[in-house]
Amino acid sequence: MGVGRRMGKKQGAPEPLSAEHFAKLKRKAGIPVDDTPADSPAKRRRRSKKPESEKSNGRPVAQPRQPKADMDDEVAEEDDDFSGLDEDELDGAKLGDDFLGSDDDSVYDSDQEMAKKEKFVFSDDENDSDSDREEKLTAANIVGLSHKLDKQMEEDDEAAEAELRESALQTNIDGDQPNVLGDDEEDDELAKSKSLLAPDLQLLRQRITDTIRILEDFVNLGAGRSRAEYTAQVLKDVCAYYNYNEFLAEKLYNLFPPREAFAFFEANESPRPVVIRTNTLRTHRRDLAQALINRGVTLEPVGKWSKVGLQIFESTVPLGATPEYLAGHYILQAASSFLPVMALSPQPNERVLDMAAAPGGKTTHCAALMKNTGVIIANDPNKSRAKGLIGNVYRLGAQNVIVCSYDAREFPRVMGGFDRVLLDAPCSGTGVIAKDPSVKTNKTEKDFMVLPHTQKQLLLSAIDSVNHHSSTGGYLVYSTCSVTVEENEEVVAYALARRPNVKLVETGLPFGKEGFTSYMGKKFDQSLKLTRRYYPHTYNVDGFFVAKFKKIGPTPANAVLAPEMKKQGGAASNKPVETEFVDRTPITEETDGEAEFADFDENEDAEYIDRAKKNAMRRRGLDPKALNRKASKEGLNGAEKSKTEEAKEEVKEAKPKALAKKASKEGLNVAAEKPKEKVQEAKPKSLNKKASKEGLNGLKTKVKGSKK
Ligand SMILES: C[S@@+](CC[C@H](N)C(=O)[O-])C[C@H]1O[C@@H](n2cnc3c(N)ncnc32)[C@H](O)[C@@H]1O
Repeated sequence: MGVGRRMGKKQGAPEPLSAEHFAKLKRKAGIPVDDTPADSPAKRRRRSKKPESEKSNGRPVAQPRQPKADMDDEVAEEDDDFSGLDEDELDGAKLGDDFLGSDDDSVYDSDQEMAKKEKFVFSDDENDSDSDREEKLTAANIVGLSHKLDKQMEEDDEAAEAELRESALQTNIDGDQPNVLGDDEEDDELAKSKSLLAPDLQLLRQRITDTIRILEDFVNLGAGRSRAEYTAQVLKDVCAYYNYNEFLAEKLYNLFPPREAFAFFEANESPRPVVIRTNTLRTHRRDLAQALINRGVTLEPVGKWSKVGLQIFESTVPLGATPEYLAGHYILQAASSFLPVMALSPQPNERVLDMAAAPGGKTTHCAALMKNTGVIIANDPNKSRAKGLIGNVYRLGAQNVIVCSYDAREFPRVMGGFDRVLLDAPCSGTGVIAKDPSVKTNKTEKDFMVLPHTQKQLLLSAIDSVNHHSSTGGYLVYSTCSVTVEENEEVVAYALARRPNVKLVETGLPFGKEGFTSYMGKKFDQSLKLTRRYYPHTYNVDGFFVAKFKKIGPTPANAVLAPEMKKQGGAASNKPVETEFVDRTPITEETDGEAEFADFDENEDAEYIDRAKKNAMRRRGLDPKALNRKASKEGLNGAEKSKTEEAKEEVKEAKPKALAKKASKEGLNVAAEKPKEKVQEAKPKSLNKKASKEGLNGLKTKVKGSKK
């Protein structure tokens, strides 16, 4: 299987692998090396061009996909984390961990220096002392890598020839005045008949590059035409050449300067590297690498920025069906999916909510970072995707995960008070066009209105689900695999405006471009610079966006609208709006022993229950104080007051049909209406029982970890 051919370029900040690098490896292994300078700038330039053989009539063609079994998970997602986040790995980071030292300045010429380098192989998760094993590992992998180098050189030669052919076709060489808009006097009929002909893609591509050159040096090359004319021309050509609809082509083009936009469109034509995340709940990366190398897989650590990722160059076996895969030692996951979890940095023993979790790449990554302690509520409303989530949770041995299936806009009414919340939001997928080219044609203006609306609602719910009192956390990460501003900066800016009790903080990610603070005349808060953008053409990863928030105070009551109020237009309605702050943080007291869960201390909890009920009333637009007044007028004592409120709640809950109607009008999950504060109030184990009774899928995996 040839997964490797397109995988030469490493992901993230580290430099691409070079032929020089492989030559060093060959020398190290005692394999003869052709002494031709390995990676001259000219060669590198050629390599960046696609070989002619990859094109059909000049149009870029999709590269061979990995086998079906692999794809199931890859579509699945991504997640992983900087092992930098757990303590062991932080230690490891001091050593550097790239297998075979892929950084460009590595020197392999002398044995002495090689010995130094070898020490660092997979040193992140293993003892450094085992250098013999590393030696073997290196030698085994080298065969595959040198094979890859030979192939790459062949491709280079092909590319060089293709480049020569292409340059022979070029007419507008530097210095010439490109004529891309045609003649003013061109006969209308002629223009029409031309437009009916199948486009010559080679010429189309040439015209795109020419137009970009003009736009970059408009003063000198504009030839008296307007910028708008050239922009319209290049967009038309991009649509024809890459097959985008006009709306999306323009939206994506506007994100970048013209030349960078071209690089982005180009990068979307080739798949990103195949990457697997080591499941540290079951194995170590070095052991996994050794096992896969023994099966004929050529691989390398994904980059210094991750301690758990392995980039696959070639494999003779389907990666989605190896014994290691089936035993849950790894998950196929795009490298960019590691980033949100790295930013979230969940800690052992925390309470974490993954709001849109299926198929679980990020959930299981969180579980690994938390070393299977604490609890992760992994939610996804899509039942069939949730099944995939359960499968991955089970396969990877994540034992601290409870799976549930709500529309996440129901949170925190379902459950709140989390130390950390991850919202990996449903999005348009403009960052993963290489994986799903249908995005090019099936996304319309409507999508970019509906999706951001949902994302904004989800983000507010996510914020309200965080416990700002958390002693270890109080963080929320919002991410999408889209690059549009509507789904990213605009959503974040909306949340900052609606929730003054959150602020953006550093993501802690080792690479990524700053988020926009202005775009097409719109200005965003300067703190948006703290968000991070990822593009296929800059880091060879899927397009991604990551924002990290810290919750610094309780959510203002007037910011949380009861469904009734939402329907009536929210704060704009005539209903009185409360101004006091509501601490919606439910009880998060941890208890260690089983017995304590069983002993439910009524008195201790009465106060909290009462508070939760009052908050519930506020969320429904009712004033709990009015009830207090009424109760005291009637001479009721506190306990009776509670009963009064409880009775009212019960009356409400006794109207399932009315509720169901209301919920479906609001697009809510009917089942989600039920548990509400009761689940919120429950302690972890009773919560588990209750949740499963009420339709939550309480999953405690039983597989014993096979960690060595
Ligand atoms: C990008 S995917 C999540 C990938 C996942 N985080 C992972 O790493 O494996 C987005 C998910 O959002 C879910 N989703 C869509 N609408 C939702 C909603 N209203 N509430 C919660 N999740 C939703 C989709 O079913 C989909 O599984």
